[in-house]
Amino acid sequence: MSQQKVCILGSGNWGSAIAKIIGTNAACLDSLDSCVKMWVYEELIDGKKLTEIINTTHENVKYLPGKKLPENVVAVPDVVEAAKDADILVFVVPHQFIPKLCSNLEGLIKPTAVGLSLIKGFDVAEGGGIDLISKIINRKLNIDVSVLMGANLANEIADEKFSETTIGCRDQNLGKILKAIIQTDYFRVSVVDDVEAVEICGALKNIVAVGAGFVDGLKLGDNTKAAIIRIGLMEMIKFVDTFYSGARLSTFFESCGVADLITTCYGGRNRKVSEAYVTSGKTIEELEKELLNGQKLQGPITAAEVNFMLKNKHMEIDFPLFTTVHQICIGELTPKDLIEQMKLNTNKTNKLNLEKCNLNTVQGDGK
Ligand SMILES: NC(=O)C1=CN([C@@H]2O[C@H](COP(=O)(O)OP(=O)(O)OC[C@H]3O[C@@H](n4cnc5c(N)ncnc54)[C@H](O)[C@@H]3O)[C@@H](O)[C@H]2O)C=CC1
Ligand SMILES: O=C(CO)COP(=O)(O)O
Repeated sequence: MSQQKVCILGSGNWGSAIAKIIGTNAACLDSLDSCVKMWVYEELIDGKKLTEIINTTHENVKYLPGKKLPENVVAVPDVVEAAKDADILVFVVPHQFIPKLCSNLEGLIKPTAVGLSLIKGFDVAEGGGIDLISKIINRKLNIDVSVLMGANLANEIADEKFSETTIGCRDQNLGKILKAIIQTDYFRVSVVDDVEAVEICGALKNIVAVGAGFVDGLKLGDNTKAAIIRIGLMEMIKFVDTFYSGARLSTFFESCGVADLITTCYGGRNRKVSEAYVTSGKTIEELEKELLNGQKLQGPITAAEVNFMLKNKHMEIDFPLFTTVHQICIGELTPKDLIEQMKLNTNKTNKLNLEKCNLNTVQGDGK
């Protein structure tokens, strides 16, 4: 059997950390071509092209400084050149860039390729709803798309600290192949077939993390933050139950669910910028530029995308945390209003009765 080629589309903080893992695995696995191409959105660093820096120093000095990438990871500035021969395409760009990326690749990849999306976010859809990123890729490129989401702060994984992740994949054989590409002794993969719920968890937790950051900025303490995390988890479950029937409750207890929610609310960029929003008086856009050095914030845009749908469906009131976070991000409410809104709506959030959810409570086989 010929060796499969993997291409990584994206080279930010997480893109570079996953390139370190995939490159290391590709160098050892007989089933994979050892050369892993990584598409890099080209930019100049001190007058030098980032692709050239990566290919000579084997370090993404801007987005994952201080961590060496394996030498078989090759940075490529042309997206078609990077992707055209690949059998497995790993999508890992900030979610706002996915429509353009897919347009650039339309009709130019192998028809037999499969996708794995690590992207957390949605897009707004015609007709007033939202689109899953995996669905956008699937529609535009006509390939099957699995997802990978989890409690995965990129810097910690690049440091090889023990972490877990969840792959959502409908095909058991493909699930085994994807797991082999991603898993290491310190990065443990669980595969479930509840693909939509895995992806939605990854997107929604970023909204909750913005709320957690506001709580930190207001110095309200750990009990309040735990309350926001709990309410956030309930709204995540309710969202999946309401709009994506057939999902499993057990998925929320995988790494993509409660674990990612916790790590992002304590250690993520969304939390950090939202805390600074409260304490600095600067805008979120200013703080993203000032604090993240080119990395991109996903939470406020995701809150806007979710709000677009909830407003159209006259359901903003049913998701008070998601709605309030969005209203704070766009300046309609202040961070202090977060707690007032939660007090007004505690009945609503307490009313979410898991026994009455349509979610399937049967455990997946979790291979
Ligand atoms: N960083 C992390 O710890 C984790 C991130 N994720 C998710 O992975 C996805 C990618 O995140 P990161 O790799 O961290 O990216 P990042 O937040 O580091 O974003 C910077 C990347 O965006 C690229 N970029 C800038 N402008 C662009 C444009 N116009 N078109 C295309 N690319 C452009 C930059 O070249 C750079 O590669 C996001 O959806 C994020 O939520 C998921 C788990 C962990
Ligand atoms: O998704 C993440 C961790 O799993 C990273 O979250 P942030 O984008 O808030 O840093």
